Amino acid sequence: MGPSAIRYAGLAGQLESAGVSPTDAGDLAVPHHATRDADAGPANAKHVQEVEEVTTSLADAVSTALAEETTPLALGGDHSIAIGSLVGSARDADIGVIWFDAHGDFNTPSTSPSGNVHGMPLAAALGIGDFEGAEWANAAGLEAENVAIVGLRSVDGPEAEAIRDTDVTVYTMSDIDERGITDVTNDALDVATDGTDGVHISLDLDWLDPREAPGVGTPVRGGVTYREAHAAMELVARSEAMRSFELVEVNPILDEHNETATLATELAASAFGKRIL
Ligand SMILES: NC(=[NH2+])NCCC[C@H](N)C(=O)O
Ligand SMILES: [Mn+2]
Ligand SMILES: [Mn+2]
Repeated sequence: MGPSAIRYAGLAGQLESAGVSPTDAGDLAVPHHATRDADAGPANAKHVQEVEEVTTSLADAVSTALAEETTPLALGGDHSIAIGSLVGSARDADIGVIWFDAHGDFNTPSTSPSGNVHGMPLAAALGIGDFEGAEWANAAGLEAENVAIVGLRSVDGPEAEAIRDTDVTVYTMSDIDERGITDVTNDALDVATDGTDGVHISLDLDWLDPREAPGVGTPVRGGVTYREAHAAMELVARSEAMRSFELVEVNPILDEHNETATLATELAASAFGKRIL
């Protein structure tokens, strides 16, 4: 329902106001979860076969869009779709990633407290732990040193250890408090563009404070403000380094008057170059 809510909130019009002529490629087929046991497949990774199917079709769609010299914008859905976005974006290029999120999404089935794959996509794409050699999930050539997480404020114990064991750069909410969103985002862009052909921007709406983005499944207090979020997206646009983009975790059932979906459309416009003047 997330993509419907985001379309209904006026994504196409917002992108047009950013000077983009969007083409809606429609929805990918998602296998119905009720047809299989949620626990089927590898231990502690719910619906992982369905995630694998969606990953493969999304990766193909993303790499096709790039081959046609367009910029793919994927709508979730939960953050597990990032595996497909990353695999597709990395297929014919060396990419960097900026992960705007309250969470690290660096769990693996062995460390996850929930079994929810939306808490695992970054580890999956990097081939960490259980995901080592999981070809369907690994983004070819993606290097941890080109990955930056921005806005982290909720991380599980073993997940924190796994992040520390890699060369991923993390900017927590404390870093944003101390240095400001502009500095932090510019540094994250440096990390993600260093030696790469372009950057995948993954925007989890729970990055924002739940007062501004209530329609998410795993809200965490103390997130970025509306203005900080726009400032970061405007810097992304100005860098001209964005290769692919995604909006995830909008859940209209938990939303208030579709405001989180509306916010998602506005932030997309900023990322695609909309300016105030
Ligand atoms: N994309 C997200 N909202 N991820 C939330 C992850 C929450 C928690 N760390 C877990 O692994 O279950
Ligand atoms: Mn996330
Ligand atoms: Mn999150």
